[in-house]
Amino acid sequence: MSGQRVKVTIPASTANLGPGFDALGMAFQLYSVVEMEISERTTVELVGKELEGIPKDKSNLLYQVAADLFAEAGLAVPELAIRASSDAPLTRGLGSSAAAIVGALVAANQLAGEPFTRDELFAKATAMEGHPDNVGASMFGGIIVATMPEKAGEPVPYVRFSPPAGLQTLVVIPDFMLETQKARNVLPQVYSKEDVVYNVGHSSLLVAALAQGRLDLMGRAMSDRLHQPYRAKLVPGLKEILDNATEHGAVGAALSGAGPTILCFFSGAEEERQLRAFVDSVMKGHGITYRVMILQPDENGVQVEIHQR
Ligand SMILES: Nc1ncnc2c1ncn2[C@@H]1O[C@H](COP(=O)(O)OP(=O)(O)O)[C@@H](O)[C@H]1O
Ligand SMILES: N[C@@H](CCOP(=O)(O)O)C(=O)O
Repeated sequence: MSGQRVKVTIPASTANLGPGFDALGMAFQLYSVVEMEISERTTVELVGKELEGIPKDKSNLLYQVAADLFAEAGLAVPELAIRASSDAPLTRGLGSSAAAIVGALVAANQLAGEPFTRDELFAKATAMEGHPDNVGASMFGGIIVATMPEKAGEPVPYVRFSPPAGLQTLVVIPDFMLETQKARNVLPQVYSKEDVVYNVGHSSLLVAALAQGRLDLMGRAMSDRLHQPYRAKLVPGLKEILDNATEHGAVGAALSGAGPTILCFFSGAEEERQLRAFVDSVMKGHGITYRVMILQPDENGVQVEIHQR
């Protein structure tokens, strides 16, 4: 262990991209920051509006994840001074919990003398989050295709590739929170063979279309039967946007993660104008206030700065 202050910058992410439930993720140029150093007593400083209400004691997720890493490395768990901020909103489907887990793991690993590789940290993050999509995107940037390992503790199989050039995302963030767990609880335990086959085909087509820059196929490929139809009742406006976005400038649309944020992929200024007007009419029709961000993909994943004291 060393006298270092570590500053980690983590991209937000979107999971699923429609049919790739728990398997596909993409990182965005929208960041949270975790700073960490070993200290005489544990302090958690949370900066900014997005982190209001998050615990500032040892129950904080960042501290818990960091403490877990030291323990798993066979080291005494130190007291930690932690400072965090986030430009990404929490509990909206932009992977804030995944970003926090990745940030805390990478920072603690650095302070612990790097006992774990990046792939081992990815496996730990996946076990903590329960699915590899958001954590993979936050860790490695770009687009991630990944599955859960067959057995706990095994490496997470994944492929990372760059998003198609010129792909832009209109991100519609409603002014209400939706906990991921709540949005997972509305999903069925069992699916029909037709629905499973439908998603295997669409998810496979989507990955191939993204890898080859075939934006023309995305509207068809992003269709999903495993989670969006069930989550639509929790997200006013989702069904209208998914059904009609491609007629209003989008190349494809999806619920971001577990929601309530909705994504519309597009390219071009006229398409952006059309989409903004369409989304506004849908959301106003449901009486939902929201904000819009235009986000570019992040290609770098988590970034570490080390300051020697
Ligand atoms: N920087 C952070 N520090 C501590 N906890 C965080 C931080 N960021 C996110 N979290 C935790 O993650 C929760 C949100 O996770 P979740 O419901 O999965 O939504 P999402 O990941 O879509 O933002 C927050 O309520 C909070 O408990
Ligand atoms: N695959 C997960 C992704 C959850 O993402 P989040 O950003 O909403 O936490 C799911 O769809 O439940």
